[in-house]
Amino acid sequence: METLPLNTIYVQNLLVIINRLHMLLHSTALAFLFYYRLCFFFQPSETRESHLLLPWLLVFASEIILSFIWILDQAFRWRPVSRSVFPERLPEDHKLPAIDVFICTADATKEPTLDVMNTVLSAMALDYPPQKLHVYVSDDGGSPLILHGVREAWKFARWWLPFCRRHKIKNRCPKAYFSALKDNDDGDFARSSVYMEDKQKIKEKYEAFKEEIKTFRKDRTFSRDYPSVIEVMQETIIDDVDDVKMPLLVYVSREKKPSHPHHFKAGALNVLLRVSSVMSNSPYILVLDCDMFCNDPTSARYAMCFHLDPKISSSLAFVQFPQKFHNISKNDIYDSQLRSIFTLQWQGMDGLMGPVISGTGFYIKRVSLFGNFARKGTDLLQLKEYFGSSNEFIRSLNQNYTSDLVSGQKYALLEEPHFLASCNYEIGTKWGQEVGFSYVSVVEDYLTGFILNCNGWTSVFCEPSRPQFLGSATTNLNDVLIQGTRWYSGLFENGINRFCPLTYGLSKMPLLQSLCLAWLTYFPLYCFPLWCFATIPQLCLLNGIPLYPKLF
Ligand SMILES: O=c1ccn([C@@H]2O[C@H](COP(=O)(O)OP(=O)(O)O[C@H]3O[C@H](CO)[C@@H](O)[C@H](O)[C@H]3O)[C@@H](O)[C@H]2O)c(=O)[nH]1
Ligand SMILES: [Mn+2]
Repeated sequence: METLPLNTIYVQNLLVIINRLHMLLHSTALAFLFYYRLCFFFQPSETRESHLLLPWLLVFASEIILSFIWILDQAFRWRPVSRSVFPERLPEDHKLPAIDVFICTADATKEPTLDVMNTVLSAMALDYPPQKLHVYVSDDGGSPLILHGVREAWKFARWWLPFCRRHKIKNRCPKAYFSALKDNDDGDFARSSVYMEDKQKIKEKYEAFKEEIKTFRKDRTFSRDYPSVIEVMQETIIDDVDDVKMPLLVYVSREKKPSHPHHFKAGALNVLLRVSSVMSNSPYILVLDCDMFCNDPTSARYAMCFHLDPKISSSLAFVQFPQKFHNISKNDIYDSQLRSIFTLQWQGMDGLMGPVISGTGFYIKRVSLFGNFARKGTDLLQLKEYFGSSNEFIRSLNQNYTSDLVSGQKYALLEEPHFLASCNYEIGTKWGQEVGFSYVSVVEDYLTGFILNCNGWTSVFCEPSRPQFLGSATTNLNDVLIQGTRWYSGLFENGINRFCPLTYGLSKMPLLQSLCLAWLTYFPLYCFPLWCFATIPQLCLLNGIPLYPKLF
């Protein structure tokens, strides 16, 4: 008997028809416009009015750029799909694969410790067997505040996790749970006095936890020179709570030296990738920014509905959830929600090879990040050239590997993880190029996704009605400009370097997928037509210069 599918995919047929008809109409109109322009440029120079030349050239260049971007954009509209999942059909808990969660934080002054800890707690409270969940916090600022926060979060989690499990709380980020205006998360338990009592008790614990974080002051001057610090939160801290099954929680602050490039978030993720390999080595990894908490505990099971689907799993690299935000203003004048990306475009790519990595909220298969190592054979020297000199790490590439760091009691030493988190480890290896998250671009998420596509990996976009992750968007002009400059310059750079989707990409993946990727890299070119159309037609109108054919 055939087992029931874990997920289904629907092509949005009505949209497909409308989109394709629109493509036909729009491209016909473009063809006429181009014909009109070319007739002007190819007419004999004596009949052409010379004062028209400059404005016509500028407008024509703008039209060419806009049409180019428009053509690329059509790839997103070619085959939009949507998906549904059936987590109730997943195998029993003991058969589920393990998951590592990576949470990155970088700057304790800009990213409040309490908020980061809320993200950590929400991830620890995911609805997944706790012994199969391992949470790693990467602190790129090496801040004692964060380390202290993680220790306190661990203690609080021993109350918080059982509370969430007992009452089936949906919103497992404590800050969001306690600040919800209505008690709409109380569900069926709302009227039960046991629940209300429990809630009151846990609220007091949370207040104490908050206070503990707020009052901790360890003044330290900002430094870029410190050794790695790795600490595994231990089981033995509290004895007044019953035996609670807890996920593993590890604090990692990699070594930093001014003489060594640290490669920002990609560098931090690669350190976590190595450190976790010799500790829990889970086959799947959830990556979270510290400003994006789990708003619903079911995402891990949803993601497994794809990763465990035998029809797609062999080539599936990651399951991407949309980025949704909790701090969007009423008018959202900068479109901080990134609406077109997370509705239209990722659905469109999902019908092709799948969306690109969006930085946070994705469950990725660990081996997909190891490049083509399988093809390199099992020659130890070659593997070391590729992955660096840690024997333990190379052993972890074998999927049956289990580390005695987790099963045994070797937490205190952690020699190998420290070695893997050192500045020198990556020198002379392929980390950041062919292995792990890419260092080539400041938008490491885009490029890593692109390279996965080039290696034949696909992805899936999963958008349940309740947002699985909620983050803080940039809402003021200054932040929007800083973020925008980083994103768009980073993306554009990938359109003109050796990873150009229209040359390198086209040789390695289907046309439509590379057009989508090309759109992402080239749409910053919009600025040129934007400036031209904001000035030239108006000036031409005032000076009586015709730009378009007369209709009447
Ligand atoms: O040296 C660094 C710099 C940043 N981060 C972390 O990376 C995450 C994202 O950084 P942020 O400054 O918040 O950038 P955003 O522009 O908000 O992030 C978006 O854009 C990035 C690519 O530019 C992606 O990596 C992110 O996932 C995506 O949310 C945060 O958790 C940071 O703590 C580090 O760990 N180390
Ligand atoms: Mn952010």
